Amino acid sequence: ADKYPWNCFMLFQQLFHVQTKAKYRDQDKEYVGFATLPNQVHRKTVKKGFTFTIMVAGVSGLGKSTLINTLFLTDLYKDRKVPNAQEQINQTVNIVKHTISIEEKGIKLRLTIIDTPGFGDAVDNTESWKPIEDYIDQQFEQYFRDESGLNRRNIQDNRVHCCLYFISPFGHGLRPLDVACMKALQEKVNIVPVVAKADSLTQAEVYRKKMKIREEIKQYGINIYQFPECDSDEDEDFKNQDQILKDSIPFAVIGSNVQVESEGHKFRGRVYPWGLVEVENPAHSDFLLLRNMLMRTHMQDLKDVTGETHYENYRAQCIQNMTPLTSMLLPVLPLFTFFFFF
Ligand SMILES: Nc1nc2c(ncn2[C@@H]2O[C@H](COP(=O)(O)OP(=O)(O)OP(=O)(O)O)[C@@H](O)[C@H]2O)c(=O)[nH]1
Repeated sequence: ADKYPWNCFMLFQQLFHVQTKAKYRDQDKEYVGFATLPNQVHRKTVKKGFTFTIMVAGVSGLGKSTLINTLFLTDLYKDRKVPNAQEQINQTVNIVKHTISIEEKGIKLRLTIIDTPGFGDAVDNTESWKPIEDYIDQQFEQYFRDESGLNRRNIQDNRVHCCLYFISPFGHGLRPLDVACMKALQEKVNIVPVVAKADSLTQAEVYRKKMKIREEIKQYGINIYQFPECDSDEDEDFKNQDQILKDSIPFAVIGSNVQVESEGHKFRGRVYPWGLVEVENPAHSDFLLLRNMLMRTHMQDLKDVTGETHYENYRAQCIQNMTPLTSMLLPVLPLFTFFFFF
């Protein structure tokens, strides 16, 4: 009698097993099995890990390093040496690269940040953006060489996927240097304009500044990163969020490396004699919108546009500039490299 419930359980288990087996046999007949492809792709890409490169550009002192620290919650710039006034007079654009590996819920991301301290500091700023342009081109060149090389399996993607372009909150819209720099970079990188130090502007001023900058971007024909159109079958909430994102360009941002405590609540903020500014408060700045856009919603699109538009343009230009003989040899270039070494 003691064994009775146990036997019942075994019987039930066997019955269940036979039924499940039959179910899967039937399913196997119906499906070829490629429906599991997304899972296979997912597993493979997760194993490989992801890479993303962001560049910050703009006039010195607009809070680029501070914002990057605030965005990625790490102090990347602890060892930075701030140049004195004399050094600043002769300063040219100095590109600094930082790479950090972040892991979140088992997903690995190799994040590279390219800082351009001192941009626009010199007395003569003619073509002061040239080193930035050259840097982006060098990454394309490296990728192009790796693609045409023998070992194409482990190419490291160092191409710049996004450039946060910092605009001063103090001027009347875009400065000529901003226009020239953005025009020089527009065909090479996804430009995302941001109004820096938005805490120095009132709400109405932020609104007016955004409108003015948007008008000027149109007027000067600057190609900034365009958010993809929403699919028509997306729900209303998603569409509203997407519209808010599009209307927020240029993002008005505030950065801070300081943790502030108020009424038992800790947050990243700035303390002023007249009050507190909360970086992550949507009423104070567009910081959260920008972070979500970069990290949650548009990272893959930024990478796709880089690969499919900017890099393809560069590649097409390279092939056009080659002599007919070199371009004919391009597909067999890996073989030549092989015979050269062995
Ligand atoms: N009011 C205000 N000040 C800020 C903000 N972000 C940074 N700052 C301050 O601005 C100063 C310059 O900040 P950085 O982050 O060094 O500026 P940067 O653009 O990286 O400067 P360079 O490296 O010289 O190009 C620092 O004193 C920051 O504390 C902000 O959002 N609002």
